[in-house]
Amino acid sequence: MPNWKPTVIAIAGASASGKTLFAKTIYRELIDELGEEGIVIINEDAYYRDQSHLALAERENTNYDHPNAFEHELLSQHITALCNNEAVEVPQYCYKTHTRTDETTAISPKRIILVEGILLLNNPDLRDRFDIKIYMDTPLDICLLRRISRDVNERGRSVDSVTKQYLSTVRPMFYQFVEPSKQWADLVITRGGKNRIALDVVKANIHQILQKHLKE
Ligand SMILES: Nc1ncnc2c1ncn2[C@@H]1O[C@H](COP(=O)(O)OP(=O)(O)O)[C@@H](O)[C@H]1O
Ligand SMILES: O=c1ccn([C@@H]2O[C@H](COP(=O)(O)O)[C@@H](O)[C@H]2O)c(=O)[nH]1
Repeated sequence: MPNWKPTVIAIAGASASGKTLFAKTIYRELIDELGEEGIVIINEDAYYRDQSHLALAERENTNYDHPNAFEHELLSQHITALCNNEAVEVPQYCYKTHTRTDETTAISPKRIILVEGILLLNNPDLRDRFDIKIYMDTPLDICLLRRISRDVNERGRSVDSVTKQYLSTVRPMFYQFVEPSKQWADLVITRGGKNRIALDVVKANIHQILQKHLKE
């Protein structure tokens, strides 16, 4: 049993606000120092509910921006298990088929666990699992422009389908669930995933935590 407990850092905010970029930049800049055993990213999207029992046309109508679309109980169980030094099997999700694949990703406990996703701070049980809560406060028009380009290039979508989904669910759910969850954040980050000062503040915090592990 290690003498440290993982530190769990949540990175929340609107779709395409820069959560993934922020998490991946921290990971890339720390991985040489911490090693594979030191840091990992978990994506909330991996915990979208399995929809393999539904026809593709039905899956296309799911509201993916409502909390019920996620199996948050499983994400919460997995974080608890990692904090108890147990390995977990994280589901894999496919945005093109809108369901889980048959594969899972094995994750062992790490000193630093970065969790990123739109609705992490909305759920009180999940909130209790996070040591540091971050909210990416990127203007929604910038998020929309980035989402169109990303979804068309990487998630097999058309501009028309992104537009319809944005107006019917993404935007209303943002105002109902995502933006109000900002109140729970310890750090609110403006200007997205490339905000160098914000990246350095979070990295400095991680270094402080690692120093404590060395002393324990
Ligand atoms: N500051 C930025 N400048 C330019 N492009 C960015 C910036 N932040 C994010 N992007 C791009 O916008 C898209 C969405 O960013 P991403 O980090 O995936 O957002 P999220 O994880 O919040 O959905 C990606 O294609 C990413 O490369
Ligand atoms: O099958 C799906 C699952 C999710 N989405 C959209 O993804 C975003 C959340 O992911 P980000 O990486 O934070 O953008 C969410 O807004 C869903 O609308 C989807 O379109 N299809």
